[in-house]
Amino acid sequence: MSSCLEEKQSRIFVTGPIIVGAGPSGLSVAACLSNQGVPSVILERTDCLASLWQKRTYDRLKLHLPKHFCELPLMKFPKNFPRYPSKQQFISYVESYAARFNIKPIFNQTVEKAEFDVASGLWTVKTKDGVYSSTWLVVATGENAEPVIPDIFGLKKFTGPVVHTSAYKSGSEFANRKVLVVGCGNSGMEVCLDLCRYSALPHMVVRNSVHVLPRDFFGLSSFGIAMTLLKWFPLKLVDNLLLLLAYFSLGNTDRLGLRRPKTGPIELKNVGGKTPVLDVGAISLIQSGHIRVTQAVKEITRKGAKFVDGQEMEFDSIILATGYKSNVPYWLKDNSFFTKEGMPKTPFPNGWKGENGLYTVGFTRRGLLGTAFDAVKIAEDITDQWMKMKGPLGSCNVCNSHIIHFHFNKS
Ligand SMILES: Cc1cc2nc3c(=O)[nH]c(=O)nc-3n(C[C@H](O)[C@H](O)[C@H](O)COP(=O)(O)OP(=O)(O)OC[C@H]3O[C@@H](n4cnc5c(N)ncnc54)[C@H](O)[C@@H]3O)c2cc1C
Ligand SMILES: NC(=O)C1=CN([C@@H]2O[C@H](COP(=O)(O)OP(=O)(O)OC[C@H]3O[C@@H](n4cnc5c(N)ncnc54)[C@H](OP(=O)(O)O)[C@@H]3O)[C@@H](O)[C@H]2O)C=CC1
Ligand SMILES: O=C(O)C(=O)Cc1c[nH]c2ccccc12
Repeated sequence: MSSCLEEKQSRIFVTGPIIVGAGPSGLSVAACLSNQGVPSVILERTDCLASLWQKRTYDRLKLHLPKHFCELPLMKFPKNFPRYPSKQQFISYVESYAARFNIKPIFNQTVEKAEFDVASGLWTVKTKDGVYSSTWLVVATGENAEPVIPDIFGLKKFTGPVVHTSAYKSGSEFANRKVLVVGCGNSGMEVCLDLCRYSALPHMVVRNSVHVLPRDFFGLSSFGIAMTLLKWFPLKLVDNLLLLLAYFSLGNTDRLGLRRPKTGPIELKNVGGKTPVLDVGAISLIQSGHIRVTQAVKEITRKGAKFVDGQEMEFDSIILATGYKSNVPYWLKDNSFFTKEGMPKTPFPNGWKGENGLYTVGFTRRGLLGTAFDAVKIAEDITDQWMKMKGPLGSCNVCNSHIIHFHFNKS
């Protein structure tokens, strides 16, 4: 006989917005709302804040934009942090951020389904433990919610280990191993660099064109230089200046097998979302032959890979540095605001607001800078509605009466 508790399904009415995801984006919205006295509830699938950073990134990761471009709204990084904080420093910043704004997500709550109910005008959000309802739903599950595992012919036949970069911590297990790294974005490049530090032999697959820029140029960050120039000059000119700067710093990267796209680096990031590689040392290891660049893979074999140029090589392991995707289509039902890939259809800077109280934060393809932009807009918009609904007494700074539980027996 099942217990009384098991038969009960919890229905929870949230007077403020429901935010899905306790990464930097979800926390930023909650902080901006809290600052205006508006309560919110965050539902997070894992057991920690910023789970991408805590559980799915490698040990040597550092921010690759200077810290002031990665700040969340309302709180600066500590002064003693370096220009490029380490992953651990970023996590400690996020934890202090949540503590400062008294944000306490509900953990281990994967949102399985969310839909808008026209009759009640409410969003219903289902997790394994209950059904939450609210006037507002903020999607903050991120552009990097799930790893992309490509369907490469023969991959299942490979007898050695195959890992995605989201599960890679360090090269310590790969010493003297021949490793095929599929993908040449920032993850592919940095994993190859890390593998070299542990005396492994990385071969990096480059199937397409890629922009590589030096992270720094004469003590200034390339990204910072680009942002400053963009205040005065058109995008195409700034992109050309960046390419000139890359040529001075890294030489002709085409010769290394890294062909450049026809569109410039910032334009390509803005229109297609493809992030340029910000080099932190991989290029010099390619130049010295420590990292080998290969053509596209035709097929994976039991012991290695065949390439499109006809070469065949043996490998001990394969690392898939093939990127990430959104998971919104799996759980947000009947929604025309998102593409089938789970990205807002409306481009930046207007993709933060949908219909019927739907919001998205962190889907701008502009990193944490985009997150901060969205979060401020969303909080302003919801606060306006909150004030109108509640009147001048609506705001309460210490408000924990914003969740109303109902229990009913499953019929
Ligand atoms: C390796 C790496 C390095 C990066 N470095 C930088 C950088 O230096 N600078 C920069 O600006 N950007 C960087 N980025 C971009 C990155 O997207 C942001 O740093 C940031 O993590 C985005 O925050 P987010 O909250 O939007 O998404 P995430 O950090 O991915 O957080 C989303 C949260 O939602 C939760 N979630 C997902 N699905 C569900 C569900 N169904 N139910 C409940 N919870 C769910 C996840 O568990 C996660 O905690 C990097 C990305 C990667 C992968
Ligand atoms: N230090 C930092 O701050 C770091 C930041 N990041 C960020 O994290 C995000 C994700 O980066 P990343 O993980 O590198 O993902 P990306 O999406 O940037 O890159 C994925 C790479 O995998 C390649 N690829 C995908 N499928 C295949 C396939 N079937 N065969 C061969 N190649 C394939 C892509 O090639 P193609 O272009 O041809 O599709 C591309 O080179 C980015 O925004 C990045 O900037 C990542 C690491 C470090
Ligand atoms: O690291 C990332 O994923 C980012 O999205 C940060 C970022 C935002 N805009 C850029 C332009 C060039 C290089 C990195 C970024």
